[in-house]
Amino acid sequence: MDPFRFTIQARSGRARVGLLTTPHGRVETPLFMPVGTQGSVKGLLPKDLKAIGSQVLLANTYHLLLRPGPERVQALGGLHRFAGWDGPWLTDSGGFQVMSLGHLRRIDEEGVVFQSHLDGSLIRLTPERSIAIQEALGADFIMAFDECPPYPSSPEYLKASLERTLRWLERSLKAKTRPDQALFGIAQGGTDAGLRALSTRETLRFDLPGYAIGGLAVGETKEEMFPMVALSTEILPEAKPRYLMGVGHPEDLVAAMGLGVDLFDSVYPTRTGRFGSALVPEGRINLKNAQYLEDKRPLEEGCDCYACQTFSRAYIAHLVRAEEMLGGILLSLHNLRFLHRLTERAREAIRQGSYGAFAREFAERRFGKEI
Ligand SMILES: CNc1nc2c(CCNCc3ccccc3)c3nc(N)[nH]c(=O)c3cc2[nH]1
Repeated sequence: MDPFRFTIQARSGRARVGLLTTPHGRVETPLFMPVGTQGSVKGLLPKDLKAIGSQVLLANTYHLLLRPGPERVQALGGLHRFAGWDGPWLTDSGGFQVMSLGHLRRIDEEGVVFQSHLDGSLIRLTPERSIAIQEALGADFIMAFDECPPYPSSPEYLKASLERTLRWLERSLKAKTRPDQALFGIAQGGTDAGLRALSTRETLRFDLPGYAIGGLAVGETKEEMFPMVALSTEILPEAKPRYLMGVGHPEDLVAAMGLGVDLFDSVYPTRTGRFGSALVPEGRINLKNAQYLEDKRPLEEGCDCYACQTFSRAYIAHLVRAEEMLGGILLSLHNLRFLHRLTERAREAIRQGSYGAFAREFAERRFGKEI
């Protein structure tokens, strides 16, 4: 039986609820995946991630290659045992981090050469090596080695890059040996509709268990990004999961779920939490702001997370000002719970056939009035 079955349970417009089976349990989509770059979601215990509804965690080939090294993780039982998370893991293929960490030295047909951000040593990543690393790490979902072109890029560069990414996809697939891992292809093409369609169609020529929409959320405007998401989900097959990479603002999740996206990841909720901000239905509140020092209310009325059930905004504002670790920990916990509750409510609305009303209510609270 297929270890990665995906079945659609309900639809509402283009939004859908899916059930995704993995060797480490079944998960319900749409879902948000917390990012654990170095094998840990910063400041949060796996048991607390489970308690707030996290289903799939993300780790990164680039970072784990540099430290502690894939051989060590494999010798210690693979990511699930090593990092104490027995639910599904997804690893990104490392290309994006090389571009975004700005240590890229060269990119050619073979792969990329970059400088380690830890000790400056030169490291080569190729499709074959990326797959070998992801196999050693042992994630359930692994990503093809791709190039995420910088924004903006010329149509000429976008075209040459997406064609190379397709050749790298073929090499990634050929290098794969483990049947218990699902390889996702990543479509590129930037914000050029013709190239986006071309890349998505060519990626589909490979029969894969899921497809990622790459090359977006790299600085383009929402007005440029969302037509590409809509175009992608029109082309991508209904029966396979769609993963929009790097998208994590609440309003963007609501819009993209409405366009039929199933999987999301972003450092936003945990990073903005560490920087002192809480996600709330109206948007975001920054607890560094003095107005919260006497505010007895929870971060968000009605939130069931430990931070909202136990502490006031005043206390968390104090922790943030005092630079106490607990401040960032509580805000990260709340922000992830906020996104998991958002996707839980979205799945419920889809089951009720009322996703449109859900999205409108969300937008009314988010954009209807100032905080
Ligand atoms: C933020 N915007 C954005 N992120 C993108 C990513 C990374 C997704 N996040 C994975 C991650 C895993 C662990 C730790 C940190 C991040 C991409 N990854 C690949 N492979 N290809 C993309 O086109 C691509 C495009 C993106 N845009």
